[in-house]
Amino acid sequence: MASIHRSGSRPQLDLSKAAIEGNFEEKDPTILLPNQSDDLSHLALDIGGSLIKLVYFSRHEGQSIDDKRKKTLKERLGISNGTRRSYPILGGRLHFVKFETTKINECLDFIYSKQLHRGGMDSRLWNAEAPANENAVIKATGGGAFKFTDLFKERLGVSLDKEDEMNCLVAGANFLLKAIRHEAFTHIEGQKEFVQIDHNDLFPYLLVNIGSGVSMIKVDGDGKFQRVSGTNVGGGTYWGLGRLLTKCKSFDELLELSQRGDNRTIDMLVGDIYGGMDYSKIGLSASTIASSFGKAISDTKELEDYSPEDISLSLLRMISYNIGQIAYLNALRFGLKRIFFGGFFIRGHAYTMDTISFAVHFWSKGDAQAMFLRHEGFLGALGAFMSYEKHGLDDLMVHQLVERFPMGAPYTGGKIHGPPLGDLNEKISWMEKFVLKGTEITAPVPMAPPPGTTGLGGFEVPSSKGGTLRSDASALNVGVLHLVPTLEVFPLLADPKTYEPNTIDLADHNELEYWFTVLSGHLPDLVDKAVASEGGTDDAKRRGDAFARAFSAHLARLIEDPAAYGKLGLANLLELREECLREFQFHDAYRSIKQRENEASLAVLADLFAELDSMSEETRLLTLIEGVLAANIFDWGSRACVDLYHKGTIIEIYRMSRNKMQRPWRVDDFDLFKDRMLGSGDKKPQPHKRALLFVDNSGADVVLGMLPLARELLRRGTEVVLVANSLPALNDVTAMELPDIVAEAAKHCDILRRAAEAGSLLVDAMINRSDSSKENSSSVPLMVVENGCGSPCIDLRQVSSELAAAAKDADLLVITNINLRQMERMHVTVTRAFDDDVQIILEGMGRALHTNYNARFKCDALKLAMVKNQRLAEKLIKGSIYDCVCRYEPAS
Ligand SMILES: Nc1ncnc2c1ncn2[C@@H]1O[C@H](COP(=O)(O)OP(=O)(O)O)[C@@H](O)[C@H]1O
Ligand SMILES: CC(C)(COP(=O)(O)O)[C@@H](O)C(=O)NCCC(=O)O
Ligand SMILES: [Mn+2]
Repeated sequence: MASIHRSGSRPQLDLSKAAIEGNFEEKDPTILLPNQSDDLSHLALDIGGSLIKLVYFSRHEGQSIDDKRKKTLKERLGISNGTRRSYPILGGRLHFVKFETTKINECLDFIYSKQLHRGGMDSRLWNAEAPANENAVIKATGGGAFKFTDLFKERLGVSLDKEDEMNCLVAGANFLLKAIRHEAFTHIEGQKEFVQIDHNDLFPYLLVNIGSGVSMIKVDGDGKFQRVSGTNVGGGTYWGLGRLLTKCKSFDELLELSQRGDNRTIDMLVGDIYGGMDYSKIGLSASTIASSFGKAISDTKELEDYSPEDISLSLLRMISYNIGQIAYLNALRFGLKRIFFGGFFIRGHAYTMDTISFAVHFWSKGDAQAMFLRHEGFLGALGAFMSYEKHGLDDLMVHQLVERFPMGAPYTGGKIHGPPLGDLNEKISWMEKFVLKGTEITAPVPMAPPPGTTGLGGFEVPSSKGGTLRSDASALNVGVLHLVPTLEVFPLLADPKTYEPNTIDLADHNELEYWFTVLSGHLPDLVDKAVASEGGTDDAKRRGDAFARAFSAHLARLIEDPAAYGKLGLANLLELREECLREFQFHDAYRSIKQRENEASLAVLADLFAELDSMSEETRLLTLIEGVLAANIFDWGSRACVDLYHKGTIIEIYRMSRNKMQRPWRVDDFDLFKDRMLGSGDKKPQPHKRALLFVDNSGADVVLGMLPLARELLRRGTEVVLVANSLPALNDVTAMELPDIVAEAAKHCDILRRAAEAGSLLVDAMINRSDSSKENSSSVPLMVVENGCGSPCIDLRQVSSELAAAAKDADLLVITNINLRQMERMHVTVTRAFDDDVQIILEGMGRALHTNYNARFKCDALKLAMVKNQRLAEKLIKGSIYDCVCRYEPAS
């Protein structure tokens, strides 16, 4: 395919190298992110009075394999390219970086070293010596777009295409507020709380961008806005005046000083004027600042007599209050209730935000709300990026964005100094250095107001714990935005809007501490495994070390400021760990363990099948469910289970575990489920048409637990789709690994073999047979699809298009073991609107307990789980470890 028209108004795109994925017509067209095309720049700039902000795009490395199995699968699932509309889909990543404007040369070096000005993201694909594209154009906004035009032309040979700054601020803010789930938050008295903004109820709002100066913009819609005010007292004022008065060398140093300051030595308070009394008649407490810097009128004191700490705090409060007050007045002027504050003056700094919030709340008497944005200073740059016609970013939906927080990339999210990290080795060195300075890793400290104070200035001094500002907090606040156009909301969710993958509330500090202890405890073992998986070489050890440091640093950061990366859930934490492993090129830490367990389990599978086949239908069904529960015990994510491993062979543990499963289970609706499957009396129920089985762990869990259940469903005429991870995570089986496992199992079983053939899983077998064998097959198919994620948890708002397609015809959802492990740790709320005979089976702790346990479905639902965590057992089912849950909820 050479080119495609996206819509009449958009230019033609070169898709020559695009990995084209099919999609189905019901979906809105997703995005076009064209292949390395010379005329498409992937970089946009906002060059402000103080800082240069860069937003740049990098392509995803294609991972998709388009083998025969996939093709057949696509046909079967109705996502073939031929008959349906298809969209070329390219994923990519958005990176956020900033530099000081005075260090524009560093910025130019950065752009050059990454070859961002050539429109290509991967510098390896480009010959750095090749002449730059004469016509290359980069979108840029901010005053520097004008000021530095010639410099960019000279140094990089590119032209800056100037975009209006206000336009960009608004476009950036609107994009973030619509596309990023946890973007906006309130910050009151040290408490950060994310605000879910209803897209249909976003406008109007007041946008206050606190850069060097301050712009206030009334926003009424996309591209509909008016700059209603501004103030020259802004971030530049704080930094500039502060530098003069304190001799600070950096903005952060100045901010850090403020944390140890006491402004009362320099500000004139109401009490100073009123002899220590409140001026209560007009609502001013004695502690209210009557006049910022007012005490400095004293003719007995000079600048040296004031501490830099006090000066900094006084200045910070003066400017923050002033901006808060003007913002409020403008909100009042236009009847706006919501004020979003952006710009790098805020710098994720708790006290600054608290002060602004206080001012807005105080003056508006609680009527207006101050909110802050996680990408605070990048609004303009994002807006400039959005202004490229062809990226289609504005069409992206929340579910197509995944934010990740790489650690080895210090420039990500705003590190201002230092060269870019070119390769893994540099990343590791950087980690080593980072951790040498590790004592500095302390988060901004929430400030608690002293009780009982009233009025503006009601909190006296920041009750700072440490006095050190996180050395580069913003570098870790903003992640890399992964654009994955193929992701979709799982169509079987009844109410995606209220769906929340995480049930464990990590906002509860006890909960957070518990899970952090668990994860830290796991770390040495995980590093050992990871290093062993790479041959235990010195290189692997060094990478393992770097990984451990990176992940620990993330944990340290998050324990201090759990909301640093957006709303934190267990699922995010577990995914972070996997991403961290991948970042240090541990692609599959459990590879050999998985192999060994698969082999051990496959070796006894024939026996198990024989045993099952000798049973009556009813006993068999019970044994199968017991088997799923029993096999779910093989969970490397659970400490209790890891201990068990050392005590027996797979089949021993499996049998023992199954035998121990005396009914009634802790929650036991098996009889109800059985009636739906086998009927009662003479009534023989219709089998389900298609079952989705979410598989979890490798080894016994999938082989001795899920495969036999799949086989039973197939035998009863139900199509079975095994849903597995796209990328490795812990010992989870992946979609790539499953066909081989199935092929091996099929050697022992005709049902599986025919079904696997019908589902094109047995590629080798297919090659040997004539094409007609597929049609002749009398079996319903067994298929494998990937779920789109590489984490032990799954967020059903973001699944692969393959899975979404498979779900369309499914009327039985066996969410099995997506994790026992997960059941320990997360809640997946699966709810769905579907036909009445639809059935959902949820297995695993994550899916069936933490999340879905209380979820209601419009269809039958079976939730299966063994609880492998004492704490969870007590909390959720008032039981104890290894208790089982078989909860069946027929469609209401
Ligand atoms: N590392 C930093 N260096 C300089 N200023 C910073 C830094 N971090 C935060 N700031 C604050 O952010 C302001 C710049 O914010 P920004 O939104 O980038 O504005 P501009 O577009 O004018 O550069 C500075 O005036 C200062 O108050
Ligand atoms: C001139 C500016 C738009 C430049 O943007 P900045 O570099 O500060 O982000 C801004 O500094 C500003 O709005 N200043 C306030 C001018 C006033 O309304 O008083
Ligand atoms: Mn700016």
